[in-house]
Amino acid sequence: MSADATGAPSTDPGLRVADLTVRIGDRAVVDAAAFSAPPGALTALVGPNGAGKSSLLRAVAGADRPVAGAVRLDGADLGALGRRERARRVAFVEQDAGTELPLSVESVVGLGRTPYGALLGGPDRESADAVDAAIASAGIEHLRGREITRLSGGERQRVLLARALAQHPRLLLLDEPTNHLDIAAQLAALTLLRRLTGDGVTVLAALHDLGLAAAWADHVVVLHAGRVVAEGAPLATLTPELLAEVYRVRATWLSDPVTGRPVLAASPLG
Ligand SMILES: Nc1ncnc2c1ncn2[C@@H]1O[C@H](COP(=O)(O)OP(=O)(O)OP(=O)(O)O)[C@@H](O)[C@H]1O
Repeated sequence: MSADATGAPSTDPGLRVADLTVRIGDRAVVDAAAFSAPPGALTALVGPNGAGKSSLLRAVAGADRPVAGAVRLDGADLGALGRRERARRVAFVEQDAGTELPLSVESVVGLGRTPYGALLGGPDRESADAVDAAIASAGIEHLRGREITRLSGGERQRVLLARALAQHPRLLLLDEPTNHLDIAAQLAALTLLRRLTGDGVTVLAALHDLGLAAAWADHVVVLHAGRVVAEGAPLATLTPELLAEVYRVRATWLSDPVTGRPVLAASPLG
């Protein structure tokens, strides 16, 4: 549990992760990670393949149990909450999360209402509205009646995002949300995430594309070999020196001539 100088529990808003350690076998794949994701902001979690991003997200989501550390959301210790209470606050869209069940898209999105008891008493008006709104936000009305197992990777990704939206989380965790998406769908997904942050949702997304991270995120956290090595404003954090050290690339930030957003040019180092 994090505490202030007086020893009182922290009530800081947003996500606060302290000394989080995840072990697989005898290896710490996440090693005493400490960082924050500001409230109502988009935080990009970046780092090379195998850095531990998925492992860290799974631990924050409560899908895996860390061996040490604390995860607080808006001052509440997520580890101390029951499953349902946690699921009302935190939604997680895993990378390539498949489903073997031949459910309709609408039913899959409806699963996002499970923490509100929607399955027990049948769908109530509020849940039905939440499902409709999530389907509209994710732009998947045309898929509504389709079976999830028969969708393409990108279509499925958008359905799983809609399921998370239907959950009405305060914290949205996403593992590579732009994976499988074409360029227009990537931009639509990022625009949607920005809209959610505007509504006060705290978003933490693992992203491989550093250009997208710099252009769209408010905050970045850099993970390298299980350790958080930097965090802060994107361009101030993702410096050419840091990218050389972490990714072994020679990197230069350019400016998009149309949007003014940062664009990364990179080549192998040495
Ligand atoms: N089930 C597992 N058994 C053994 N090792 C694992 C397992 N899952 C992950 N690892 C190891 O843990 C480390 C971190 O993996 P993780 O998937 O968290 O990294 P990542 O940063 O998300 O990688 P990527 O960018 O490639 O998706 C890697 O070295 C990986 O090989």
